[in-house]
Amino acid sequence: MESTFKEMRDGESVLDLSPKANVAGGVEDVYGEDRATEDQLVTPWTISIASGYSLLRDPHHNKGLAFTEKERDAHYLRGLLPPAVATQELQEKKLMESLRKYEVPLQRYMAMMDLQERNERLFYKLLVDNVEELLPVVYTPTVGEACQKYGSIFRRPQGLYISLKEKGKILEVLKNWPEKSIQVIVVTDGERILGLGDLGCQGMGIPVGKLALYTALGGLRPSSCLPITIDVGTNNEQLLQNEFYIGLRQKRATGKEYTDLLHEFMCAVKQNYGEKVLVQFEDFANHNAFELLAKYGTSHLVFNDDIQGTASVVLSGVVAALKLVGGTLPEHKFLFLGAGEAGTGIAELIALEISKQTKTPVEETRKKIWLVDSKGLIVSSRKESLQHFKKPWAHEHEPVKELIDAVKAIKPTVLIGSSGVGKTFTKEVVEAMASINEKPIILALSNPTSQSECTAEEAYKWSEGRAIFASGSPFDPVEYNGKIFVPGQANNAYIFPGLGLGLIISGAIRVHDDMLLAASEALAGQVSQENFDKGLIYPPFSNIRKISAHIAANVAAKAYELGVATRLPRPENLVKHAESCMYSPIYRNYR
Ligand SMILES: O=C([O-])CC(=O)C(=O)O
Ligand SMILES: [Mg+2]
Repeated sequence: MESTFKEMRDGESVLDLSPKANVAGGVEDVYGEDRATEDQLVTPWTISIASGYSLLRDPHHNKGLAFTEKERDAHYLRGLLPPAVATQELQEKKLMESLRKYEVPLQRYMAMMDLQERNERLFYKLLVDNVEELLPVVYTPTVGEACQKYGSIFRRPQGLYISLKEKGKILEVLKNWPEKSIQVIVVTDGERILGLGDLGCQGMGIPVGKLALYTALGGLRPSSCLPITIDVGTNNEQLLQNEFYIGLRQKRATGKEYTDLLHEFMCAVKQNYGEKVLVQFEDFANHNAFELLAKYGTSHLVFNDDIQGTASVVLSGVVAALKLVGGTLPEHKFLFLGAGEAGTGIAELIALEISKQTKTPVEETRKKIWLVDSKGLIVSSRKESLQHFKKPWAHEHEPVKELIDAVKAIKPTVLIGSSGVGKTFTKEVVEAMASINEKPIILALSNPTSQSECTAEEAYKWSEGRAIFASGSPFDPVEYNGKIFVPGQANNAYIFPGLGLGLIISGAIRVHDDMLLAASEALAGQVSQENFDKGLIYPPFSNIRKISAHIAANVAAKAYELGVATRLPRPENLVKHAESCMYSPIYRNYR
């Protein structure tokens, strides 16, 4: 299995399955094409699929009314379907029409999850073709509400649950998962779901949603993606009291009990899937997120989306914004509200980029960047009492308590909200930014929409239409003074699918900061003049597969340059190569 390219392409190219493989009753391996072993790659016709009733209930192969007359004959489907034969396009049209009839976003989410469970290719076809419309349904912001209500809407498990009960048996648990050739794991412990706090085991919606995007936006095969929730309990009293809660009913395990379980998990992952499986940490609380990344960053292929993915997407937006605002990155001054994973992650990547541009040590370039946390501006007199990840940002300054006073004192050109607390960019704060800057860059990153630091409308109105605004959760275009303003979405969804694809196609064994810079650069390079003309600092999500291919190519190129790529030889044209590796959700024909 020396080449993912081969694995993925052959996986995709097993379009026709041999007649002898069609076993009535479907007792044989129905997932063969995605589990392709070296043997199967040479002789793909040995793969079998389910048939008849089982085939209709197998989401990986079911096509519903799109089964042709010939397929209905060959696969024992006669009578199990009504007479009409539909195309995938017609099915898509019907589903989009019915989805649009739901007025409640959560109903749309549930309809999409049902589709994923019923007909996987149709689910991804819908998502790929209608990405701008459906991203807010299967992902932020609706996924946040889904996690809050996960116990009540729970129908079928969609990933692996590893709780304290599985301690000592995690390797066995991994082996229970039906798919064997896993390339990406997104794992959460549910302690900080978006800006919604501790949702315990119900955080599962996040890995499921992120991995749906890995496939739809980044082209990874669905069968190579594994969502995992680690359940060590929850400190959310409401959930503990809720009769429908699906997780362990206990307070969070901490200390050695926690680190031992995570260590067992990380070792089991490597043992079961090898060193090239990508583990994306998602929505862990600050104290664990930094530690896990530091601990496993040198032994595993790991990446923290909230620290690193968010950093990469925000750096890209800021670099793109310079075209609208003027000046170079080192000439700008940054103020953050929020000094957790996202805030310090972004700050560090910006400092690193400035350091590279100016050939100045990062210790110096950090001084252009100021952070405010719940206690006020982070300054040197607070250093002793600060958590370690905040210490590099404790610069010389007198104490300042309120954000508005920090804005007035620091006079930033860029204001970034990453605290998870909504409505903190008040009228006063935005007005202060607008009085200091001709075109203030204002990024309200906290998710979901309820936690956004301000709305797009507020940012444009309070800055008299001068703000360059983007937010973590999507906002509709805003009309102000007869002009239409289109806000961008500064969400790590732009980065992680392409970054993951780049790591996989190069066979990278480590994630390096330079890859985040490479991803960021690729994304900024995809913003067109037409986008800039609308005030956008991100390209539209409708082009996301092309964007992901460019990100993947830049990341893979960096992996080869750094000597951490194991898939040799390096393909000549990495963009084309990335595109050719992408999963297509178009139905396959069954012989
Ligand atoms: O999921 C999102 O939309 C972005 C993200 O990682 C977070 O807010 O934690
Ligand atoms: Mg996250």
